[in-house]
Amino acid sequence: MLSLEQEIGAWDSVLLEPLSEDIFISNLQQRFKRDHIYTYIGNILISINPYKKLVLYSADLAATYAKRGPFQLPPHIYAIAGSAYRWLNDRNEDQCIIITGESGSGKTEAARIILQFLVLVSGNNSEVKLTKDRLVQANTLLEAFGNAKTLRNDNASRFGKYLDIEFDYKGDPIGGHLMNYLLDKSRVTSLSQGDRNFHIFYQLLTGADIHLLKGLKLQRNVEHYAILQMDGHCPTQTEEEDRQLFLYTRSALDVLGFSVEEVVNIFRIIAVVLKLGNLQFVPCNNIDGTEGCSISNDYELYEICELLGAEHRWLQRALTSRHIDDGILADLNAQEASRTRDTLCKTLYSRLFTWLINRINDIIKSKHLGKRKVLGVLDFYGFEMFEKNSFEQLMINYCNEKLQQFIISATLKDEQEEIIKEGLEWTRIEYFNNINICQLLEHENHGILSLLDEPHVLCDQTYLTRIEQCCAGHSHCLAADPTLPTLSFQIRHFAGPVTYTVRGFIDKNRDQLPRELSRAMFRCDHTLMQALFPEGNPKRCTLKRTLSVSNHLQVVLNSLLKSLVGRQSHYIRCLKPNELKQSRIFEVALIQHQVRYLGLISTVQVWRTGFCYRLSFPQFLCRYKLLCCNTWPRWRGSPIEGVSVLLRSLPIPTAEFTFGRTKLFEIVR
Ligand SMILES: Nc1ncnc2c1ncn2[C@@H]1O[C@H](COP(=O)(O)OP(=O)(O)OP(=O)(O)O)[C@@H](O)[C@H]1O
Repeated sequence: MLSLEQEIGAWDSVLLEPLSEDIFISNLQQRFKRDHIYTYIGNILISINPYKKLVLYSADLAATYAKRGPFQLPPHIYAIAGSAYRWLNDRNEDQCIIITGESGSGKTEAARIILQFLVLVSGNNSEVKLTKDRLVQANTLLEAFGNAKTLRNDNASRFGKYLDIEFDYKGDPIGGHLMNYLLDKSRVTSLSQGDRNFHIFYQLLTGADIHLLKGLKLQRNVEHYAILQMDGHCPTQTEEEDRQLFLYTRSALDVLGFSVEEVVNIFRIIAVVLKLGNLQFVPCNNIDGTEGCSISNDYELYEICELLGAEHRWLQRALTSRHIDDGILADLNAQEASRTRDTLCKTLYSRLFTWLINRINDIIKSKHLGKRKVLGVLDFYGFEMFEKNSFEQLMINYCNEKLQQFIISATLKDEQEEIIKEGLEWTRIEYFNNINICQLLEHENHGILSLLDEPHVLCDQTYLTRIEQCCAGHSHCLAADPTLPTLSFQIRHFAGPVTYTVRGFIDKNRDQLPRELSRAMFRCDHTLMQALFPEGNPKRCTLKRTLSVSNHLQVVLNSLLKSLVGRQSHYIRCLKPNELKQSRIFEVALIQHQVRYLGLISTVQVWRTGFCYRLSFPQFLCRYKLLCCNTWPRWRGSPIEGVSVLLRSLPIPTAEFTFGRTKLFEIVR
């Protein structure tokens, strides 16, 4: 693998001559056919999902890549991780690795390999080893609770993840911090064709021993649970796999130090979600002639109450009635009660997930007081475009637009602007900038996301009308158009047009749990409930307004991206070779689509004509002054003169570098 002779095509697309989209793709294809899934564009790594296990990852190889510079060995994800790790240690600068790509393109696997690399190349004393074990096991736990099988990917992450790993001065991991974004909680109660619910449900039902199942009042039969069925059909992975994965999840909980009580409490909530999903409401007439409903399988509710330590009448009332005005209680009809039940299932699950992340953060938090350096890995779920797209897709695609904008700025826009600012000769390279789409979405007054929070926008139809009024003329928005399905608008995203149906947008954005349910949950005798439903505390001041989902997402995402600006970033662009999850098929059209919307050819062009390395004159001098007796130990003139003197004394051809106004640039070839 490390033999250069065996390398196929060009390692680095920057070296392709001549450059065209066809040649770029054919180079990727040639390499992919021989299992060379990694190729560079300068310092950006392209990774194509091989859909099979390759012998590309080992402790020896990690050690080799850790010691050598990125271009001394064939392209590899270890090289990117190694660069980030070296910069972190040698330059004492915080780093981040940003992994992007469509669902199933290999992002989560890439993040896992990076973590594995850092585990392999860092120290091994008992404390460091424990930290590393915990970081790895945190991943296992997140996959169990946050991943699910979808049509595109058997282990799709259904949340966005950013992991900051903290290192001490020796380069050993001392802790970490996880941020999660947008858990796809709608999946808890509604599954698309071919999809499964979150892995943990199946793992628990197939893997738990009989005593645990009995204690949780569950049956070992996935088909018994409504939320695991899609149109009556229950898609199953192999039972053996789920059983095995349950053992890993259990062991991860142990390694992370969850107490026995905590573990039981977690599983109780999972059991409650499964059983709540089975509750059936049947219509009945009240004495006053209004329509109400009752629960036909009340025994399930009794068992749920036992698991939660809840009073039956409280929970039953919370599920079947609603306060409409102070003191007036109205009965819900069967349909409304079913919706309330689903809301409770989703909220319970997503709050449990957030609680888990917070608990993991407590556990992996660094206890060291000294200075620390940070290496972050961002693995966000990819752009989504389905037959039917709803609020969740809009949120996910908004995040993808923002990430694309971040990467464009760093690799195409800022790069070119810096060269021009430095007074170097440059012919502008055109690229598609998605800034207009970001503005269409988040414009303060009439952005598609801002309109969701307008005070008078109280229903989905009004929301659509506002989009039609404010955004219909935008070049990336199609609204009030006869070709669109009812209640729909379209956004032309950087990765393609997506038609969204606004049904349910307003409720999903508000994401409010009926007060009765919060109160009923808060009153439970289950230790976690008060932490999960603090707003149910009758003593709590209710004046504080919570942010809507879209508003909250904008705040946290912008703050994350802002914090990444100050870091040295490394990019991994994951590509999917086919939709069939086949290891041999390289669908040129599919790759071409990804290459185009990611702007990869423009990126190669910028790298080809641009500069691979640069340092400000003072930085260059500081780093290399010891190589020349005229600059060592101190240069007293101007930094630019010092750099000239230093370079003249070294055997470097003058054609290999050029002087900007404030920096020295190394020329690519
Ligand atoms: N480097 C790799 N080597 C072997 N198999 C891989 C590799 N990368 C991905 N795969 C396979 O492809 C599957 C999908 O990859 P992964 O889950 O990482 O995709 P993803 O981009 O994170 O998708 P999503 O956004 O849906 O979570 C993996 O479960 C694994 O089987």
